[in-house]
Amino acid sequence: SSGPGVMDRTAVVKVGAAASASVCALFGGVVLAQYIVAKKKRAGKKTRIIEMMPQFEKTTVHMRDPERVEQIICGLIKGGASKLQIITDFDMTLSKFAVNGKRCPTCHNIIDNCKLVTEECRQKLLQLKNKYYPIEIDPHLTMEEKYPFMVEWYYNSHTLLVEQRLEKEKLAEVVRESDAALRDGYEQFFDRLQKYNVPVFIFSAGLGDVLEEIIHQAGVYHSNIKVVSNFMDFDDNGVIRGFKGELIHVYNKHDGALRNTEYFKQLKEYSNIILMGDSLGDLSMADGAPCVENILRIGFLNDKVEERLDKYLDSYDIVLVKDETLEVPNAILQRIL
Ligand SMILES: Nc1ccn([C@@H]2O[C@H](COP(=O)(O)O)[C@@H](O)[C@H]2O)c(=O)n1
Ligand SMILES: [Mg+2]
Repeated sequence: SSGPGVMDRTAVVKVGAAASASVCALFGGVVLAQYIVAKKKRAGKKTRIIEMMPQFEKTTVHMRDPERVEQIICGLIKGGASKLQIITDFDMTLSKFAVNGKRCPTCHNIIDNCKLVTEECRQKLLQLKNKYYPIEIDPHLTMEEKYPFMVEWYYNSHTLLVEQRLEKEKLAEVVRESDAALRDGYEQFFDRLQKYNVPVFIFSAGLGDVLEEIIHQAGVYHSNIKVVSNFMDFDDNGVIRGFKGELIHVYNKHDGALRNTEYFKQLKEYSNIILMGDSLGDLSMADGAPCVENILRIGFLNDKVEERLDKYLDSYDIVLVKDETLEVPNAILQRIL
């Protein structure tokens, strides 16, 4: 009786061993498969463009959908220099928002605070800023709701500037004596774009004469740049008598873009766009471009960050929070050009 019993036990052991071997093999197979998939994934990731740019690891960089950003950047790289154009805002996008916690001036603020303006006028301009700037950045108001307030702000402040009888020939000195500052990395940014003949459209609701003087004094006003902004109109004696053309304010850049369709038409082959701004109003700066293959929107979020981040993430592909540099745009340009 011991024979068959032993046989049975042996058989059971054998079957058990075989079963556990196949479970082990199956388990091992699954683990191996998982390992291969994970490795492939990691290997795939390593070749991802974004991960090859250490600038994207900065805590200032935010993206709702990194995969989408990846795809857009791939499209921009594929198109290269011959398809690329830049459309950018100026104040608080190319220029700095703050240095060591101290606010930097907008083009308007450079005039507001200069010696050409009387103390009484300075106070009035400051009162206007204190009333309207909070409206400009209010996260609870729509752009349509803000629009009439912006018109009011610009109308009142420009009227005051005209009353001050500003002189054209004094503007260079005023800019030289100001705290105007372009974002770190601006030389690399402008010089690379010039080197590869990439058209740059600076679209600003600031003061064109001041803006041009800033980039001229910084040595980066190259021939590939076109500035569209509010330019002062001077009389024969070089004294301001008004402003040229239609007013551009923070929330009517759509109209300004369409007014410049001739410019964009000439550049219709340049169907890859990098758009940079600091306001939700800047998102319409490319509305005049007839053919858009790829557009990468980079937004600088400088103020009221917690309240506005969500909306900025919905609207801009990359949001740079309190980042006073052009490191991320420069890293992307380095890949494309
Ligand atoms: N009287 C004003 C009117 C506007 N501003 C600021 O100018 C900026 C607009 O210029 P962009 O280059 O950014 O289009 C915007 O930030 C306004 O706050 C001002 O300072 N004074
Ligand atoms: Mg701006």
